[in-house]
Amino acid sequence: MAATLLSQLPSFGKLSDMALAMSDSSVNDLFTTDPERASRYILDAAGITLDYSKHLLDDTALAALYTLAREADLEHAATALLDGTEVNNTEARPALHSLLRATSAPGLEDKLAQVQRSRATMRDWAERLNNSQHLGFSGAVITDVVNIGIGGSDLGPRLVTEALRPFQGDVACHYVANVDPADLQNTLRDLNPDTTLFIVCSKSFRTEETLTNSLVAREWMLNAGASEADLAMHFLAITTNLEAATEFGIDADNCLPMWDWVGGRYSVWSAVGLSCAIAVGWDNFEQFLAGAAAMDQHFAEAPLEQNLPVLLSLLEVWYCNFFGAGNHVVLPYDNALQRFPDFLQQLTMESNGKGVSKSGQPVDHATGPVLWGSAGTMGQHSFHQLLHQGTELCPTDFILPLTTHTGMTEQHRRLVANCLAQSRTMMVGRSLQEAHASLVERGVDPARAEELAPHLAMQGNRPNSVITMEALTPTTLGALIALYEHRTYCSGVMWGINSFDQWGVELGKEIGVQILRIMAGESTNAAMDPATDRLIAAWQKAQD
Ligand SMILES: O=P(O)(O)OC[C@H]1O[C@](O)(CO)[C@@H](O)[C@@H]1O
Repeated sequence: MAATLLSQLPSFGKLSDMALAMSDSSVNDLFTTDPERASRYILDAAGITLDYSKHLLDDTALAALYTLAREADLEHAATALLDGTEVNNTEARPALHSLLRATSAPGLEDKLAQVQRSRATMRDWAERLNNSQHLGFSGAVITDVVNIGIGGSDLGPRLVTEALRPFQGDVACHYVANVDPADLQNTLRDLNPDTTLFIVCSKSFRTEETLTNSLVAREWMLNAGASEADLAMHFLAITTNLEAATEFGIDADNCLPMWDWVGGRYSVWSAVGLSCAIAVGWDNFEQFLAGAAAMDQHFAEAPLEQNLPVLLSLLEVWYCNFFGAGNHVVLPYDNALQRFPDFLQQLTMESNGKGVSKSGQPVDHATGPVLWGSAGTMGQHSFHQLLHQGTELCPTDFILPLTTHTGMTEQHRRLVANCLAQSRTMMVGRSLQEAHASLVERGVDPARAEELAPHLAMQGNRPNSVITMEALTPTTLGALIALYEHRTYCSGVMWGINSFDQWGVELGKEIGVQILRIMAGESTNAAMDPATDRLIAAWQKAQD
């Protein structure tokens, strides 16, 4: 049966009218008419605070958005996700990433027991490595770990390792993802085979990039004098596909499990996170899980109007579906979070980049916007020009830990000031009159000031959230990632799509295999399309 599309929900039309009316209003005026707005438009959960006061929203529009959410049955979404309902209908699976950070799970005891066994093995590896108890083939202590994986088998652990560098122990963790040989080569250049351990991280154990890089890593180890038997000391696998991992040559005892009921992009909490658990130590990894579990509890228990992931999702729907915003920008004002936009790109766009509803019907409304961003203040000297004066509406999330681990509080104050300045500037803008007056004040001739003023004027009203936390710690990082996971799922529910499959990535992989066979001279069916054939010929010519 065809599901009801977002655009068919009773409140959709009313919200379209409201958005039209709101787009003529000014957020500045909303603050004037409601002096309490700055303290009322705040929501906290699990150590994360969202200030949504600078959005093009008033109480009436918000109430209508919550009504729309109820019409889309968002109220029951958290329970369905957390209790193991088959929310991933095309693959007939639940999406139980929350179980990976749970301490109890009524009705899911068997799965939780598997998770707990895996956690114990992870802990064992993390502690042995951090206590210098794991030796390589030459008897030297392992000092470096290389995670070979891509997508969800790379982005999460890489983000956590980088974000929690101040918590890092003695073992250095490195990440190789790209099939470009330069990625592996650059990483191995500085490493010693005697002291390096590889984690081959692949849910499917079929991913071209990961298998190709792992084979080269294996050769690197053998060329350094390790025997086939020695490889057991240097290779671990994280996978659902034990058979393929052992066939590849990884000892069955060195394989940690993954499960088909956890999506790759939601898997950092599982053994996929082993590299970051090693990097930051087991206790910190447990804190990371606890932070996410606190967000899960909030998501499950808070009423819709107090629910942080729900609100973030409704803001996304508001701009995407009622203002036509095709972009969403994430600006972490903390260098440690510079990978966060990359991580969120897979989380949100692989989850919600869909054009059909859960029942296979084409949707007649926008789904997931393009997400991008970078760590502040770099973007200010690059793309912020477009955010301030361009023609695209780019709702923005500023993410701001309020303290620094560097000990350099005065310099950090500058970073914070920049973040607050960007957020405020997006909201207030500068009128034509203000632009003119500021030019004249600077000594510009009034007639010339008249000509220049339109170039300096800024509309303002650029919606943005400011998400703060007291400090970026394992706990707050866990909560922050879980917040965006649940936001992504809630938006998927609102759009009536399945956030947990990714069929769109498969065809490109298949065609890649066909082209590789042609390039290797192995295919009898050599023709693609004229443009691709020409490019293959150009590649061939460059090899001669
Ligand atoms: O962990 P695997 O199976 O190697 O997959 C890596 C990534 O590839 C994808 O399947 C997309 O190609 C992602 O969903 C996944 O995170």
